[in-house]
Amino acid sequence: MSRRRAPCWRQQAAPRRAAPSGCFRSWYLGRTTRGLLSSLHRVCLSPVHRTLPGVPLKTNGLCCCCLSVPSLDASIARVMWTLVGRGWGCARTLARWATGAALGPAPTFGAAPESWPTCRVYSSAEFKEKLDMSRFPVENIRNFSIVAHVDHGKSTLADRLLELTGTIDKTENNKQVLDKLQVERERGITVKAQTASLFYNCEGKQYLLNLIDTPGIQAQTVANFFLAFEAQLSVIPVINKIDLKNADPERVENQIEKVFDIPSDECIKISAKLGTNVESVLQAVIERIPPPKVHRKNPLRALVFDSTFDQYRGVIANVALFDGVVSKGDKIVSAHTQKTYEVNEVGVLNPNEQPTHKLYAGQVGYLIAGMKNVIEAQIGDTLYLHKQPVEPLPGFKSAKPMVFAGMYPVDQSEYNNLKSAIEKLTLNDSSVTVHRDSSLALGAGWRLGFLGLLHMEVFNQRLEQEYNASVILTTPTVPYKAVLSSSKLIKEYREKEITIINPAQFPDKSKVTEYLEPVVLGTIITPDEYTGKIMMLCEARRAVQKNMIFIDQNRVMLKYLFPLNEIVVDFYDSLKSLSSGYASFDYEDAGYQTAELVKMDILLNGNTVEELVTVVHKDKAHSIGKAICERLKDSLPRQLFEIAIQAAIGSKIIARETVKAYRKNVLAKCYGGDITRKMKLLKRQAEGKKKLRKIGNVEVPKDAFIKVLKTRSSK
Ligand SMILES: Nc1nc2c(ncn2[C@@H]2O[C@H](COP(=O)(O)OP(=O)(O)OP(=O)(O)O)[C@@H](O)[C@H]2O)c(=O)[nH]1
Repeated sequence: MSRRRAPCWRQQAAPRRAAPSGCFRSWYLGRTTRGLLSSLHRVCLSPVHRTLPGVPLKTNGLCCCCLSVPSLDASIARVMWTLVGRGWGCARTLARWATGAALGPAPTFGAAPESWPTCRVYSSAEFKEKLDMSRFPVENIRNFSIVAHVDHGKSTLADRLLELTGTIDKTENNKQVLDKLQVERERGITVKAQTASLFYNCEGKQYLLNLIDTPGIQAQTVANFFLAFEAQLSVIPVINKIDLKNADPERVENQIEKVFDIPSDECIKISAKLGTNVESVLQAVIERIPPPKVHRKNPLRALVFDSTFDQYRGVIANVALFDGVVSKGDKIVSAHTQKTYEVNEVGVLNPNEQPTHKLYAGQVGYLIAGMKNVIEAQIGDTLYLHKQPVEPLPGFKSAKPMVFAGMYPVDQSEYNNLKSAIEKLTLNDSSVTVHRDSSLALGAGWRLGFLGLLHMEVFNQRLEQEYNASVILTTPTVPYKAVLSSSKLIKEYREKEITIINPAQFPDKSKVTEYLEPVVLGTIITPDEYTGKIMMLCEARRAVQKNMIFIDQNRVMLKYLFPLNEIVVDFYDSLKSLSSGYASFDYEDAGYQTAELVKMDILLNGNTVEELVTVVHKDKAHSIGKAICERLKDSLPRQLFEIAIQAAIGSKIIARETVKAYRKNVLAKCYGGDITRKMKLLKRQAEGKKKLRKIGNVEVPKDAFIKVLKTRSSK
């Protein structure tokens, strides 16, 4: 029988000592390194630690643990951070104890303990009290979400709310605490909605406030307002950034009254950055939002509204309880798969995972139940107790993808790895749709649907950063439709009207009665001095004006019907630069309209570039084709032979550029006879080639396609 190796941190830990007064329990140290590492996975952005929800990171992306305790043994630091991450003690005490235990009684800390992380210290009594969620009756629970356009300060407001409720300590380091993904921190945008349970004392009552910080990557705030209005949800208008020099909150109040019909005295004016008046937001949440309508005595009904995958603990499902109670050890069933699981852990996100004894109806938290496969935790699924079946909750209306792109592994041997990475990431981001696809040139892959181009870029970046996957992405396209005339095709597709999400499958004009393109109703609010320029921009994008009203003395609201294809790539950027950043843009789905569409191929020395096959409006084919050829010419390195870049519709060439022949002789640099240097240069050149894709005999750098994409809609 093989002997199991003791976990590495145990080998290094000194003989057990009594833990210092009640900050944590020593049985936790009996867990395996694997378990510890799994929690640690979320500790910080250093290559070792990655990110820990809620722990403020220093500017270079390292957590305070890595910065402040350089001399601390890595495995002990792991133990310490697991405990801290779970709210089991304060970093300072734990480190002192852990270091004392492992390295002797006189630890050498790298920085003053005062600069250590902002975790709260819980006494045993406090800790026990925290675990008991029964102290929050339904009438003391409020569920709310922050919805606003990109960069309006949602995450900053969430930081202040976390501070005000004592969820995190107040420090200058608290910047977008709920944005935990690397891509979110790098780009400064929220990509994934995050939940946090806040405990708030008000007039002698203790409230549980469940906050969801939402992404602003979709320009649909106005549409979301009307959805909330129709669903009769309470809306609290908050005007942020009142500290800015040119802020004019009174004018914004009047606009809100005019556009949304909300009385101006209901608006709360705050500065999330400085914390001004933020407490009023909490007050309003308690006063204006009703408690959830739930029943604790009924059998359990829990809605899975989000889930993440942890390599070691399996699926962590975020749940909202509509009925009943759930606790560790319960047997639960998934209404979607009918599989039964035993609950291993329940807890709340505060904002880190914090285990609790139970979760009660009206509460929002997480649940780990041994789900090993990402497919098992469907967002929108209902969980109920074994032998107590319930009517499943209606779940969610799935998000409607606006753009589609093909995704293929750079090397087909990577197919399975990429498949698993996409599955895990889509579990985490259910707004991405996935269909299997294949292409002659690119092999087996998928066609993915995204909410917009930024969403697509972020998904791609997450694949690279979180799963080390390198992919080929094809030109994004919107979902066009075609009404078929050919009875053969109708038989093949089993319907007359088909949706085309892959330009390679665009049916020929001879087989089609008409093509249709998706359209959206766009709302632009702008200072009136930019109106003329904006109207010209809209017309250049084939938009049709529907309405124009003055919402105050110098602000105009324009409504246009846009072909979706014309706004997905860079419309927002153009609008912002035209209006010096003052115009806002928002859109909602408006169905389909007929359009004269053609399929355009891009050829390199006569070979079609699969990534760049695209569907364009007939009137724009020439200008787009020309722009792509020009941009491709700028992005292609010269090669040993001449390269003809052509845009073609069917067999007709509509644009052409030529890249002249050239040889990059890397060895010419080695005028000396040093063979090792020559070998090094050749090796570097070979590595560079891995980033190239071969089309016929032409080598194309992967980033050339990205550069080309950006020209599409601007023409
Ligand atoms: N002056 C000022 N700046 C603010 C205020 N609130 C937020 N900001 C700044 O606005 C920028 C965007 O803030 P975020 O909190 O990331 O905005 P967001 O709405 O969460 O952005 P997305 O997640 O990308 O949708 C940051 O640079 C903040 O520092 C405020 O009250 N005053």
